[in-house]
Amino acid sequence: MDGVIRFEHVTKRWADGTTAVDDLSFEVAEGEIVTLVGPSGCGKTTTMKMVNRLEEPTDGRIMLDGEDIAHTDPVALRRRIGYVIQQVGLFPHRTVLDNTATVPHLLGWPRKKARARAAELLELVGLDPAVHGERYPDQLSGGQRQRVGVARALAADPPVLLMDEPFGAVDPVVRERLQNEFLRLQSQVRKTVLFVTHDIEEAVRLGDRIAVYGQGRIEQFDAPTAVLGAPATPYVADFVGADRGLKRLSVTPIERGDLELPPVVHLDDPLSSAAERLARDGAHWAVVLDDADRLHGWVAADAIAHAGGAGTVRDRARRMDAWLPLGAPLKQAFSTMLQHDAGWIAVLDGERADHFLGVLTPASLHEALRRSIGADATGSERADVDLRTVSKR
Ligand SMILES: Nc1ncnc2c1ncn2[C@@H]1O[C@H](COP(=O)(O)OP(=O)(O)OP(=O)(O)O)[C@@H](O)[C@H]1O
Repeated sequence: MDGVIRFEHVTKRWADGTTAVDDLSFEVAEGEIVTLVGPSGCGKTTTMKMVNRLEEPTDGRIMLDGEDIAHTDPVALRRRIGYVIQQVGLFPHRTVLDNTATVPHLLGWPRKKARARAAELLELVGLDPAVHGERYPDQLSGGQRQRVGVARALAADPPVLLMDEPFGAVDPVVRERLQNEFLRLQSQVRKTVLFVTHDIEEAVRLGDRIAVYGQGRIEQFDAPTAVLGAPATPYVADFVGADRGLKRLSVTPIERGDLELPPVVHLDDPLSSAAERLARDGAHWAVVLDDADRLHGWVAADAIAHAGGAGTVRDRARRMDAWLPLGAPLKQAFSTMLQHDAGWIAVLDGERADHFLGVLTPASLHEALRRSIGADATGSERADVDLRTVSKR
């Protein structure tokens, strides 16, 4: 349980009597990203600073790997915890490589080893040590400086990362890129991460679970799909926004059970057998694969009927080779359908990109969204619209 953080009834009151954090209890599991999200001044940063003992709780305790951190040496504690903040805090007169090697230096690593580690980390965050390593911080873009901040926090390989609005100071495009890079990085390094943001989009994108803060309290602590799909209180519903259904599209992955299985025919099949195949299923169209079982496109029942039984599927098939891997977000499926003006999108095995698994249609997409919040289990009503798959000609 390397890096498990547990808050047990933690309260923080300031000298003036105001309460920043009130009776907070939650846990961050090993290798998990928990995002703390809420409006300005609700106590997110204070929560985070208590983990590396920049602030001390007034009441309650915080456990790291089962040990009460109040009884640990703060300096030793901070070695186990990487810290990334918005004002990256790089030393302006040190090169990027030396900045990245700060903690290994402090830990007394030999210079060569510290620099080698720093170079490795710069590479990991997408900077070329040969190009950027000898530059000074003001010779980097804002996004590049944030990457150095992340690299520096990871230098001593701490099991825990605290990140306080680390991507807050860059423009939306760079921000999205940094978020993607961070997720890719996390899939490699698997840190236990507490991540503060006031941006709900960022919170749902990055968090395995999200803590939505009201004033000093957690209003809801749950997976992004649950927070968006079933907000626990009117406050949370208001905070996540009226477009939470749309936001949910980006955090719900396509699962095998979501897929529809239209008839499948091959390019070299005679049209007569394709017609039989469609008639058997009462289907209006079929997916067409080539002889190596790769996606080619589709063929419509009436196009086959027009051919009068002669020829092969190849003569009547239409190209539609856009596809998505299993596990891609529903939003991508929806957006691809729109982009191709199509009523369906093929889903292929992510591991073996040529293996056809099934299709998503607007109707199955809707079902997938309902599945993601267990809507059937909670018995919530559905608006029963019959969304027929549209085959464009
Ligand atoms: N050292 C301090 N002394 C007194 N009050 C403080 C101190 N630090 C923070 N506060 C107050 O505690 C409350 C919580 O602050 P905190 O920084 O945790 O909020 P936050 O949710 O991180 O906000 P933001 O998103 O604006 O950073 C605020 O009302 C703040 O003014």
